[in-house]
Amino acid sequence: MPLVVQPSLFGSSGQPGVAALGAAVERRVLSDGAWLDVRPGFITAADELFDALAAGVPWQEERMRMYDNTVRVPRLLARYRQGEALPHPVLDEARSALNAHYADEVGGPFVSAGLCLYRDGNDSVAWHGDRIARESPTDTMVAILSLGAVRPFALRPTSGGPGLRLQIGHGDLLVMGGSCQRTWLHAIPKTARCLGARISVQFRPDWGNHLGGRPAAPSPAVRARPAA
Ligand SMILES: O=C(O)CCC(=O)C(=O)O
Ligand SMILES: [Fe+2]
Repeated sequence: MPLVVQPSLFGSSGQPGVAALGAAVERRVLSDGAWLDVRPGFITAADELFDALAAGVPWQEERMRMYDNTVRVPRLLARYRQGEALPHPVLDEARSALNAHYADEVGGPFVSAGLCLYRDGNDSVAWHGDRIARESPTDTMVAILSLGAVRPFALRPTSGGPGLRLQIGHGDLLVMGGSCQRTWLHAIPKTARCLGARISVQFRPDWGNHLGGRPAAPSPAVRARPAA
C-alpha cells in the first residue's frame, strides 16, 4: 500500500546524533514502583533521522487475531532482534548512550529495537503493558525515541485511578521503568488533531516474546482487547 510521508517537516538540519543524557533526564516517580524518565531533545537533527527511517525501514503492515476475526494492526511495524543491524547508526549511538546512562538501573541492558510508524491520527496503540514483563515479577525498562508528530502518550495504573498524558515531541526520549509494564498501562490514542506521521523506536532489554504488547486487563472503564 502506498505510504505518504512528508519529508523534512520540522526544520532541523545537519547530522543526526544524540545529546547528553545525564542531568538532562527528568524522573517522574509514579505509584506502585513505576517511574518515567523524559529527556526532551535527545535526538539532534531529528527530522533527518525521521526521513531516513520513514524511507529506509522495511515497514510491515500486520494483522492480528481479535476474537474470531483478523484485523489490521493500526500502525506499521519493524522489529530488530538482538544481534540484527539497526536501520540507522544513530540508533546504535542512542542505544549505547542509554546503556551507559542506565547501567546501574534494574532491567537493562537494552538490546532489541521495535519501530512503529503512525501514518496519521487514525493509527494508534491500544492500552497495554509490554509483554517482556508479562509473567515476570522483575522490574524492567523500555526506552522510546519519538520522531515526527507530537502524539499524546497516555498512561494509567492497572489498578484504576487517575492516569496522565505526556506530550512527547520530535526527538524526545521517554523511558518507562520499575514496575511500569506490570502496574501501569500505556497507549497512543487515536486523535483527530494529529498533524502528520510519527515514528517511535522502542529499545527493550530482551526481545523475549514481545509481540507488540499485553492487552489491558478488563476494567469497568475499558473493555479488554488485544493491543492494536
Ligand atoms: O509508539 C510508542 O511510543 C509506544 C509503542 C508501544 O507502546 C509498543 O510498541 O509497545
Ligand atoms: Fe508498549
